[in-house]
Amino acid sequence: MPKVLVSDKLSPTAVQIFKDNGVEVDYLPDLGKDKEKLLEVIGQYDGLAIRSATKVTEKIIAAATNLKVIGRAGIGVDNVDIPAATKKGIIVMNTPFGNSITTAEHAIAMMFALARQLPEADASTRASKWEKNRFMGVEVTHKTLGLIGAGNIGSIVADRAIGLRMKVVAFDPFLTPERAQEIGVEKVELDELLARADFITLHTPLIDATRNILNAETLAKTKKGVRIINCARGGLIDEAALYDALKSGQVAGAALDVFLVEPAEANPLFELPNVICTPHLGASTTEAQENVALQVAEQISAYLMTGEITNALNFPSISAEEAPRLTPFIKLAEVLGSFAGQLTETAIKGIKIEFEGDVANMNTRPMVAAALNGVLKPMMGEVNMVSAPQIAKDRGITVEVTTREQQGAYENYIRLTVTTERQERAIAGTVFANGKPRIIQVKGINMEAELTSSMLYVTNEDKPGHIGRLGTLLGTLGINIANFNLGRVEVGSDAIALVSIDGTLTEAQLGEIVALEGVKQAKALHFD
Ligand SMILES: NC(=O)c1ccc[n+]([C@@H]2O[C@H](COP(=O)([O-])OP(=O)(O)OC[C@H]3O[C@@H](n4cnc5c(N)ncnc54)[C@H](O)[C@@H]3O)[C@@H](O)[C@H]2O)c1
Ligand SMILES: O=C(O)[C@H](O)COP(=O)(O)O
Repeated sequence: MPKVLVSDKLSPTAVQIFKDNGVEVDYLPDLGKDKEKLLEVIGQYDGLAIRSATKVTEKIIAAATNLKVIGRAGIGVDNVDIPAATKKGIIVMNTPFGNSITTAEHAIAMMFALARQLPEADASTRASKWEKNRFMGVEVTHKTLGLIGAGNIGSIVADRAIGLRMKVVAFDPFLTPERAQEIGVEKVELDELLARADFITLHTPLIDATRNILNAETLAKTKKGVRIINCARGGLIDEAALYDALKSGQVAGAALDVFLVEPAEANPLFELPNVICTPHLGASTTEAQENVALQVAEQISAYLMTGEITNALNFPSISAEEAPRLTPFIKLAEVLGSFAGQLTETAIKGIKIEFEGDVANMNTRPMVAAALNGVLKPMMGEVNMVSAPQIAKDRGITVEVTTREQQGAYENYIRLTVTTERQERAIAGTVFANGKPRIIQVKGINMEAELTSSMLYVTNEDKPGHIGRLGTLLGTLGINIANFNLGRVEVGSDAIALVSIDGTLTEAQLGEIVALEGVKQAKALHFD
């Protein structure tokens, strides 16, 4: 039974779902904050469910010897070292929509709190000061809201702000004009947003391009008296520059749910009266926490129990419906890759994968990942479907994928070509109705070979007597032939034999085969 650790506070729904799905679960909501303890226990688990408190560092991943999946009950995954997880073949998934409405609502609440200085007015009233003249606010109606990031949350914020009769301008390099129109915002460049916005709200991930997107230089370009809301990530604003801008009045107020260092316990911004703070509460509503807990537990369970992949950030999704249909083709792609990988002895420059017929209309990305895994595994060992595409990229291997309609006799056809410095080797296959992969072409030579776990691949000159000599030698070596497949392009050209054998060949036995008259190459192949 797979075992999952929940190391941050999650709704009890998650624990129940794991149990209902046949997954053993340890719910230790404070463990994520204790790095040493996490390091000690992580090796026991197949799955890890987290929020933002658990930091899944490279060190934790290195210690996670059994870990297959990390599920983030929420959106931001900047607390997970995804490249390290990918290299280790660990799927990282999140729940991209479960808390979007809640977070957008928090941003709107923060905007109103800023516009009317609600926290300060509340504190003053409780202190019996009744400072009616001190708290002069501003209306939001007809004001301009600048959205930095118009994805899931940004577009909900836009919708609510439009409902409040605000004008919304958005800076988001990936926002298409059609989508901007659909969500009712005006797409602008950052400088224009800075110059026009009365309120600015941030809704981007924390990545290199967005780190400190509001800094001394950009803050100086804002309207004097702008109000800033950040319910995304702390690192998006240079906090020292914001402090100065709040002091000088360039920025009239800032409402911050997120901070560079969290938990934020001693931040200089806390001294300023025109700053409103909440402790990373953006996603904290009953509804959002139910949503994300339920989703993450279902997603992790599905992956561990059936291989279904949803909302993975480092692997293409495979739905429950397509999983059974894709599985034999994923297997075929891996086998073709493995075949080519086992025959390849020099550095690979490129891998081409062609999909033809019905298979071309399926979700080809997992098949590509499987093919790359197949090619790379014989050379590297420590590789899997998740890490293979990244490893290929890191090694400068070009990957070309093409799809086309059926052209030959086979309804489904995948051809994989590996180009090395010395040669190009293509292997093609299909899946028959029984779901079993078949090799149908090797180096342009047609055949129809069923794959077995142990095979002998021989290239030879097409001359009489070869089959007899090979059969006799295998018999002498005590190697039983289960299946013998032959092919050649034309009379007298090179021929190949793909022989299924019982047991495995030793190096010495292989040497005797290579030494046979007419043999050009002989290789023992193994398939899982
Ligand atoms: N405070 C909280 O509790 C809380 C809750 C949920 C999400 N979040 C954070 O909110 C952020 C947004 O979440 P989302 O679900 O809307 O994500 P999303 O992926 O749907 O949207 C992000 C948007 O940012 C845009 N973007 C990327 N690079 C950009 C750049 N350089 N400049 C401007 N825009 C850029 C993307 O095109 C995308 O449209 C994430 O950082 C997430 O972690 C915080
Ligand atoms: O990215 C998110 O989903 C939010 O930052 C929520 O974080 P939390 O789950 O720690 O509240």
